[in-house]
Amino acid sequence: MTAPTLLIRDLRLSFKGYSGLVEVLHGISLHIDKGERVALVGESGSGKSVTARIILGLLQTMRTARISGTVNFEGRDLEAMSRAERHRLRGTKMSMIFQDPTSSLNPVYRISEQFHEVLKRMVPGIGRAEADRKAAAMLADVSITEPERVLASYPFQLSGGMNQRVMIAMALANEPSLLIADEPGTALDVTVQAQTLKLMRELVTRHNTAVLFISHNLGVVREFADRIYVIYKGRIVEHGKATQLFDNPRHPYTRALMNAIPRITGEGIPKIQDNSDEYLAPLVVHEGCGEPGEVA
Ligand SMILES: Nc1ncnc2c1ncn2[C@@H]1O[C@H](COP(=O)(O)OP(=O)(O)OP(=O)(O)O)[C@@H](O)[C@H]1O
Repeated sequence: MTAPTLLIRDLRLSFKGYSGLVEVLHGISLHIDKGERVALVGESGSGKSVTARIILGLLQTMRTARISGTVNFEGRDLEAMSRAERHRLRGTKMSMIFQDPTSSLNPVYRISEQFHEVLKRMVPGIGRAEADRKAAAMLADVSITEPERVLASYPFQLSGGMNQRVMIAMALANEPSLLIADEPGTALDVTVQAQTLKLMRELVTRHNTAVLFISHNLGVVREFADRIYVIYKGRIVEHGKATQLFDNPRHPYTRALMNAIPRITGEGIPKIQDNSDEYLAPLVVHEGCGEPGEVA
């Protein structure tokens, strides 16, 4: 049996502050199989980004962070890797797309220079001409019709939607086995966001890339994810296939999130009432999915 692309077991995180330790993750478990699209959905502050930063090996070096539990990437324990090894994984076998493409790209470098930096991580000696050829092919892959013009541009010369396509092309340039997408496109208007997600779905399917898709909006992940983990205050509260979760949301917090999916009514986004007693109800696992982190 091949190891899952990502396997997290009992991940706990606290931050050391003036008034002692503040617990942020209370034993998160999840797994993502090769080529699978998995969403982690919860409100702001629930622990989605810190989970992503631990997977990327970015929190391990923070002095105030206390981390326990295991994170295995393609069968290897991240903890057993050196800092240099974890650094090498980022941008090669693991990559990330952020919410706001314009601020994630470096404003003072042309797109071609930024591509060159990314491609050098996989092929250290790659020259500019070869990198430009590869980058142009990647840009064509994300339906950019004038790759040469885009390569010669600075991010501020491109639209938000175009920058997002560039980010996706860059994130997939080294054929990573895991892509972490943190609310991609939230900073864009809804039509561009929908187009971006459709494009991303097509690409990861074609490249068989596993995805951890992070969002606060269940509506956005509906079309994208195969499986969903719902997270509330650092705990997974429901785990199921996307269809199961949408057809039959069983945890009170998932139902509250469902009711908060923005609708075009002109009334804005409904607020989730803070109802911790109810929302801390036991974990719900849908049929055939296993406990979070349990590989079938
Ligand atoms: N460096 C840090 N020091 C102390 N607390 C932190 C730090 N980073 C995050 N936290 C806390 O950890 C909790 C989880 O934060 P996290 O950023 O993962 O939330 P999130 O679910 O990604 O929310 P958002 O959707 O707003 O990004 C929050 O309470 C946050 O304040």
